[in-house]
Amino acid sequence: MPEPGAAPRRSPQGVPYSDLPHIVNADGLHLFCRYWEPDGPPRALVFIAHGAGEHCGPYDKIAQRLKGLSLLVFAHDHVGHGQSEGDRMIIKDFQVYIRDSLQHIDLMKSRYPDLPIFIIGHSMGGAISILTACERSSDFAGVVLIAPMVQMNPDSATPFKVFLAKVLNHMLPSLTLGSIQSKWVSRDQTEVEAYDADKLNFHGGLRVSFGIQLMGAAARIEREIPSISWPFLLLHGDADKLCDIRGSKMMYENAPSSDKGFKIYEGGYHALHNDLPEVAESVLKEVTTWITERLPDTTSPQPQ
Ligand SMILES: O=C(c1ccc2nc(C3CCCCC3)oc2c1)N1CC(N2CCN(c3ncccn3)CC2)C1
Repeated sequence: MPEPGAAPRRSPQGVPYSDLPHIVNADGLHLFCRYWEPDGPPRALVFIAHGAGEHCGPYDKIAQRLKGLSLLVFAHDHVGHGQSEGDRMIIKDFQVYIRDSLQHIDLMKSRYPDLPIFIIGHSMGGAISILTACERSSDFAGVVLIAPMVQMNPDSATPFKVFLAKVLNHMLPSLTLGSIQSKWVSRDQTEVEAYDADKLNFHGGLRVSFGIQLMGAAARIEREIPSISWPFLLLHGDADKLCDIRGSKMMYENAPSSDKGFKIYEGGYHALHNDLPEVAESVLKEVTTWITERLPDTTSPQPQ
């Protein structure tokens, strides 16, 4: 409880957290949460992990579709993102994202102990999803990965650039690398303009220290892949310029899971779920079908 008379903690946008759905993480930071709760009893829990520089709001379309199938969807803005506390796009250790995700997942599992739980992750959120599932390898009924960051793009993260980034991280950790060119992330101009106009997104450059954390996460994932046994579905565009599809191919070929799927979208850009309408709709259908096929009871509503 806050000290008597203390000023209320407010979101970066100035809204008191007492007025917002939130959790408080292990470092005492308030994380803004979203929940999409079905009218009737939920059939499963679905946690959505968003990517770097964005927030969980743009996953409303996916969440609404899943809610319509009686699934309870939940998400939060990661530390330093959106309406959560924390310096923008700065993380002391990538493990904080995984720890906070497990905290939120455990909270929801305590409320719905008998429901299966799925994770959906995009880009860096895909890396968070993979490492979260690896920490609880028997807890998840399935993991859906939309253009996950499995490997840093070998063209942008050459050995020399990785070495340079590590040197710079000691000398100038706040130095910013390039920023994300949203026009290369989606072919849908409406989505690009919405992303660029969304003040909850971080539009600054990506710090060297953050890039080092991303590289560290990618290295952890590469070590974990040979022991991945949980069910997963990979969706990746072969024109993705941010997270190379070769990472997804490597995961699909090397993970020993007996239940794994991989759909390649020819010409697809990075944010497949917000790419051209026909691609976004296909992603919605693939995700909802894959999850409902893995629910214990198939007599309830099926995706259209
Ligand atoms: O999580 C990421 C992400 C992952 C890996 C990255 N590597 C870099 C580079 C950047 C240059 C220096 C070296 C590292 O940036 C990354 C971002 N995300 C989530 C993705 N965003 C992109 C923008 N989005 C968007 N854009 C247009 C239309 C709709 N959404 C939302 C998703 C990117």
